[in-house]
Amino acid sequence: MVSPISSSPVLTQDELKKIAAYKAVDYVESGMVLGLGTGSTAYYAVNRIGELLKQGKLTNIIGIPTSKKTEEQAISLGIPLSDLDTHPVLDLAIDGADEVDTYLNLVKGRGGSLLREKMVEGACKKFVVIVDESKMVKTLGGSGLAMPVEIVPFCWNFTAKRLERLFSDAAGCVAKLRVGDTGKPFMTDNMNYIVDLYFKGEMGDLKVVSDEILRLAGVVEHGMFIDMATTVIVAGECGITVKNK
Ligand SMILES: O=C[C@H](O)[C@H](O)[C@H](O)COP(=O)(O)O
Repeated sequence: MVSPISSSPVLTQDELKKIAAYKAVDYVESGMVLGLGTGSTAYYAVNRIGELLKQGKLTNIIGIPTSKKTEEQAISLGIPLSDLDTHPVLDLAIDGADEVDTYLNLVKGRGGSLLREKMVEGACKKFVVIVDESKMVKTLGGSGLAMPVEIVPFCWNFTAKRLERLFSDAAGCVAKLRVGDTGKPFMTDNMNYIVDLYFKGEMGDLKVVSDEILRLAGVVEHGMFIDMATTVIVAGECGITVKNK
């Protein structure tokens, strides 16, 4: 069901992200252990949680950040933090996504944080994903944009070529090493590299593709989040849509 947002004519993508994020924070209750996502959409949710804590409308929250950047943001907002060693089961995580398909499978990691996100969000009882409508796709990888894979730096080119070869019979893909602002390889929080896969066609069975990628030595994790989201909140020009698994 679509709930109307407002009568204002055109909302920016950032405004839509904020609307989805605020809606997701309605799911947060005092006393929860929360997974704090990463990216420009999750940023709004983390800010809102900090604001509600400050106002005393939320109490006893413990946050588990999914990146160093989110950790810094949470510390600046005074959100108490912990980790998966101390809190192996989380009540709820809120995070953005780069793509969401019709079955609520996701592509994540275009901002570089997929490994910690997958660890934290895989340990949550509920995982609420927040997106603006531009992220909705029919099939993952179908947007022609990157599907990130975190790999170890050792002989990265060898691993990138093996990733390309995995798809040479079916979809076909080009693997590109992600480069940071300095012109050097982008480094994840875990001191790994990212190879972005650009598919020429549909990936096929996501679980099969996932297993094949993870079987390659040198691969740490990929950005497909299959069967993980329990709720997706989509903010669009016509309103908010909440999709539940
Ligand atoms: O690595 C980044 C994360 O997976 C983000 O959650 C994802 O890229 C979506 O980011 P944004 O909300 O900025 O579009």
